[in-house]
Amino acid sequence: MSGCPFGHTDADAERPSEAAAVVNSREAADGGAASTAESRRSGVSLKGVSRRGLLSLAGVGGAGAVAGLAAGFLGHDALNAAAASATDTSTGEAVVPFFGEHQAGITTPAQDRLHMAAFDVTTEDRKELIKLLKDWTAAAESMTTGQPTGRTGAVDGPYDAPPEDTGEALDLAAAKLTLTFGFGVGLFEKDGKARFGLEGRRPEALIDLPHFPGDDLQPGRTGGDIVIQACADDPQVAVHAIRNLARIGFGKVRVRWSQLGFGRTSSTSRAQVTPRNLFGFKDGTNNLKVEDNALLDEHVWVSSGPAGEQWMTGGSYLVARRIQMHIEIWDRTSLREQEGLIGRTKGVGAPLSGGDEFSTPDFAMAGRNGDPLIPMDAHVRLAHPDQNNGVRMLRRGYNFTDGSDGLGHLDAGLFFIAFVKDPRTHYVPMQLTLAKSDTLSVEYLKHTGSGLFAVPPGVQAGGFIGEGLFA
Ligand SMILES: C=CC1=C(C)c2cc3[nH]c(cc4nc(cc5[nH]c(cc1n2)c(C)c5CCC(=O)O)C(CCC(=O)O)=C4C)c(C)c3C=C
Ligand SMILES: [Fe+2]
Repeated sequence: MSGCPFGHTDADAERPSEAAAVVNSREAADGGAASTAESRRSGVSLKGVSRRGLLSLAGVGGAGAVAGLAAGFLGHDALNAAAASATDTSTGEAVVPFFGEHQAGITTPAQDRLHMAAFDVTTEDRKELIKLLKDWTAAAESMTTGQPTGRTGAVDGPYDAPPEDTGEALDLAAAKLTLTFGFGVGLFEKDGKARFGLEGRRPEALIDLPHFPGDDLQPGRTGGDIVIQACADDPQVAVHAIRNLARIGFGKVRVRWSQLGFGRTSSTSRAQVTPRNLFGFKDGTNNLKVEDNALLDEHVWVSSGPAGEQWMTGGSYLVARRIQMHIEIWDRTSLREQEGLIGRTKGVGAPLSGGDEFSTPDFAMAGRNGDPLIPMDAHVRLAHPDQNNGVRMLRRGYNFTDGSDGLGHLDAGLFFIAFVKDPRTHYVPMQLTLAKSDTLSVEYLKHTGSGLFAVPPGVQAGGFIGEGLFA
């Protein structure tokens, strides 16, 4: 446990006034998210009416409607009414476009839920890998628009064959699903040998991450040749997406690890309210946001690189760290010490130097006893750009709880995700500093999983994920 080295002599006088601080209203933030999608997964396909659609029609128009449909009497209006009725319009209809200059799921306002999976590629056949990436592209485009995978989906295929979609998202809206793909070192080489004809194509920034002090990485939660990040406002939509991509990859890839997350721990847009992590602190206040175009170019998007790396232009690097938080110890730590460890107030999220949540921290400001109000080992001081050569990162993590650690504690924490232009400059030095000097990291955190992935640029209609790599 930390010995409370901060020496605040009169906490009440020196703490910023929580009452005076500006707190965003949740309604204001949510009100801007207009629903753009039409009814999805209606059960009424273009080719006809599915089994579930028929049941829905019975609900709308009664048995007569079903009989009428069966006799071919129902027009478009009736079909649309049935479709609207069959769709749950209560939540999460919005569709985030899959195609674009950059992959979705990076600057997309962080959704509520995560399912991330890393795969080992088991085939050694380049053509098979390309075919898989094409199949994944088609399925991703379908699912992100709220449609099932495959031509026949979950219930319209041959009765004696397994359905092309697993079906658990049939009645659910698109829920802002995004699918973001990245490539790990293992896709490029294995046991010192290049794979899939990708000699010379591994970007220099796709390093093997070094061991950091305090790392306790589990092999089953670390690495992977391909990662897929599914984010959505509905957990079942995110899980359905990963499950179907894994199903499509059967025989070519196998899941190495997967992680569920809830309660986003970052805001990535100024329209979003700042959420809280499992330590109860607002997380994401000083994050890079979608509105920060120039900063995103400087810190997140890969710009034109050396020959052989052009395929990464417009892409980014995804750092994933599964960080177990010792919440039982934290819960026995005083509020004063908690705030000192972070460097911000717990209620409002204001810097301990004063102001409101978005005030600039004054790291030089001292309290009555002459000590800095934001302690020298506070997390926000050590992670601030001023202490890190000016670098920023786009954080996009999620809370997790995965049952018990077997020793009577919750296995809970923060699944840290960050997108950076170059992990050598924008992640490794900061992680080293935190692992050595950040009392929060040293005493309350343990890194149990890790991954670094090259995230290619966005896909254009007719293209496929990472096609530049195979050109
Ligand atoms: C290597 C990078 C980082 C790791 C790992 C990390 C873990 C981690 N952070 C918190 C809680 C907070 N972090 C906050 C700010 C913050 N953290 C990082 C980087 C890492 N955090 C950065 C770059 C920043 C922003 C610093 C700045 O510019 O001011 C905050 C304050 C609110 C905010 O700005 O987001 C909190 C709270 C936990 C609990 C954690 C691991 C479990
Ligand atoms: Fe942090």
